[in-house]
Amino acid sequence: MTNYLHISHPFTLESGTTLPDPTAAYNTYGTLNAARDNVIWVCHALTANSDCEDWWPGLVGPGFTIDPERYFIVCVNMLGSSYGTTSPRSINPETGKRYGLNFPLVTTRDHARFFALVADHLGIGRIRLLMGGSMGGQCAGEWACLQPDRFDLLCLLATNARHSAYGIAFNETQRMALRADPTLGTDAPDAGKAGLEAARAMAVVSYRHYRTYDATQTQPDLNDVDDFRASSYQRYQGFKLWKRFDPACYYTLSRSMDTHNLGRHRGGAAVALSGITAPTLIISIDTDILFPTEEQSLLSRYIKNSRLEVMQSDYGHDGFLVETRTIGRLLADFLGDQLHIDAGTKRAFTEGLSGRNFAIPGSEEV
Ligand SMILES: CC(=O)SCCNC(=O)CCNC(=O)[C@H](O)C(C)(C)COP(=O)(O)OP(=O)(O)OC[C@H]1O[C@@H](n2cnc3c(N)ncnc32)[C@H](O)[C@@H]1OP(=O)(O)O
Ligand SMILES: N[C@@H](CCO)C(=O)O
Repeated sequence: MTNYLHISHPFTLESGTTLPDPTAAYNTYGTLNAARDNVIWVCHALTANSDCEDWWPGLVGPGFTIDPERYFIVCVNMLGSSYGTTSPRSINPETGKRYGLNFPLVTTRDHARFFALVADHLGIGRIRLLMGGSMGGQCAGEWACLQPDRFDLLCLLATNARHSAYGIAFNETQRMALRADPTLGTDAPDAGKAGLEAARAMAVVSYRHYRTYDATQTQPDLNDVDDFRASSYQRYQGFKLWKRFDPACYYTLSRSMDTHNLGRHRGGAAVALSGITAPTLIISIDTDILFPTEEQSLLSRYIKNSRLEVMQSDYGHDGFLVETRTIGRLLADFLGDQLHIDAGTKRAFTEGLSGRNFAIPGSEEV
């Protein structure tokens, strides 16, 4: 069940803009133990929400590695998102109208500061494990830089120290699609739908890999010249997001992702990362074109007590959401045996354990 925390004082963003009385939507699973040392904090990625048991099945939930029977699991919906935390959908108290596209720029550092504030309000001090993938990993990295002493362990999946020029280019291209829709930000029925659908379809290409499409969307009939399976997949992925996500929130969060830079005002990424003290498990995906392994290698080079694991997956970037068997096993080892992490050892994990079936439909003819 999603809970709502109303913070009755202003929250000032990195830009200097203030959110007068923000609300945080959050979920918790399990029970805080008497020693208060069993907290696992999960940071969600771009379009997910605080119900991490729902969007990370196979990893979070009873019987899985992130098990509410052992841990007190917390996930907070990020500022600007569609799922209950203060966002473009909220009423701006200064105007009495929805913020919409006027919602202020929120940096990944702001998300981390906001999570810290929520943790304080919930009476959570030390956190046993802070974890997140993609944009969630960016927020987790920020929080680990801001409050290194708060965390026993850190797990960063498919993420980076600074959002890349390539990533920003993908995001700007999506925002161009959103802006090209004249209904964006208006009161028209289905305002922003066409733009959001196009933007999500572009994003999905960056979340998958050539092999993902080849395996799942290759046209079964050799003689077709139109109406391709891959085309309807793109359209459907756009529509699927439209059904659950607000275009102004998507616009806001994509700008937010672009701001990510752990080294900003800290003398660069190397200096920022070297301040992280928690033993850190870094998980990379060998087919991730959006957050390629070089980016996780950099994290691992500068975080002192880190271990890099490179997973094989045909799924691409979104493998961090679906390869839960492999991730669960790596994390179980990490949670149970962190004393054996050798700061000088960077292992490559090369066992192929895709959680998905990539059988190619009708692929006997080529
Ligand atoms: C309220 C909520 O929904 S909470 C938020 C849930 N989402 C999140 O948390 C965000 C994180 N999750 C994700 O990004 C995604 O769910 C992922 C990456 C984990 C998996 O993506 P999916 O879209 O589920 O998987 P995949 O890429 O295999 O596509 C499967 C879907 O495409 C459909 N599909 C597959 N091929 C085609 C095709 N050629 N044409 C049309 N549709 C197709 C399937 O029928 C299926 O539809 P369904 O989702 O309605 O069942
Ligand atoms: N598929 C993810 C984005 C990639 O991090 C999401 O929709 O949140």
